Amino acid sequence: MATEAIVVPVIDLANFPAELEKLAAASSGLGCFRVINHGIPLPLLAKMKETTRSLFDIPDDAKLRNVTGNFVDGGYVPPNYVPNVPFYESFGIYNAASPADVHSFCSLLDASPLQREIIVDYVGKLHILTMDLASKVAESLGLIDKYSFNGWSCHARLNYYKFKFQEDIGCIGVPTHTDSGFLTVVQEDECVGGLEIVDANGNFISVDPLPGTFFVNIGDVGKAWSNGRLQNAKHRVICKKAMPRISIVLFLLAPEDDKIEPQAAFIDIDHPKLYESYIYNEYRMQRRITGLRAGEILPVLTADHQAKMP
Ligand SMILES: O=C(O)CCC(=O)C(=O)O
Ligand SMILES: [Fe+2]
Repeated sequence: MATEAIVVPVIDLANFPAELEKLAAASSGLGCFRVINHGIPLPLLAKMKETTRSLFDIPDDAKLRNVTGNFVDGGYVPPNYVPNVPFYESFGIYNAASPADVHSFCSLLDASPLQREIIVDYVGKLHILTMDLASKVAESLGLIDKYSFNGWSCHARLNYYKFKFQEDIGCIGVPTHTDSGFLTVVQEDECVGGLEIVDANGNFISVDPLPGTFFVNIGDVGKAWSNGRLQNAKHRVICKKAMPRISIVLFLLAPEDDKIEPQAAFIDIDHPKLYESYIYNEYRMQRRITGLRAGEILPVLTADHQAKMP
């Protein structure tokens, strides 16, 4: 299927508060943007990519040691975990906000001292960046008091797409989905594109990588928390080149108590409450059980229910 390419809005993190309006437009429109001047040293991005690549060289039984937390998908995802998707393989760091968890990930995979240093440094810096991006998104929507994302859970994924042959081109790497959390920060493969987002007309648009930047997209929690102001971007990955693709992803998920509810600041007479409160982990389970992973089962309130709201 032919897809058009799009230039994703670029947000300059060195130019705040001037960029707030542009950030609001991107997060509420397409539901995604890129960041430049993010402060993460470029050599660290390259080292983390190389480290990720080398982690996938360990034997398959060693990969299975990456099981963390009580979350079913907190750890290693083998090829074909998603039926008919043989290319995607992924490591997970269950609690990327916790240096102890990041260290335990490294220990379980027998990471070398250098690999450990790179992973700990990268995840720590990305976590700070992710929290800052979430605050800026909240601020861009006009929250007068700075909303605090302290204590929100954060999950990291190191993804490897084993694209190899000419016939792989056009095949699905990750099927169409939304991310279930608040927002997602992606270091894309700077050499191999393949990320596609769905626009307002339902068309897939390809996102070309821009080296040295991070791609950010809003997830389902962002949509519900903002009472529909933020747009959860549907996306997928397809094979564009007959060579492996690596991406490194940080997901900011949910508050400490796991309870998601539209913020009072976004509810008024012109903007009735659209979503019921829900428990993130339960929602996540429902996505898995039903296979509906593109925001279809966000607990939308009926018009009748809304009419009864204060
Ligand atoms: O690999 C990518 O660029 C995106 C992966 C993705 O969509 C995800 O892990 O949720
Ligand atoms: Fe995703």
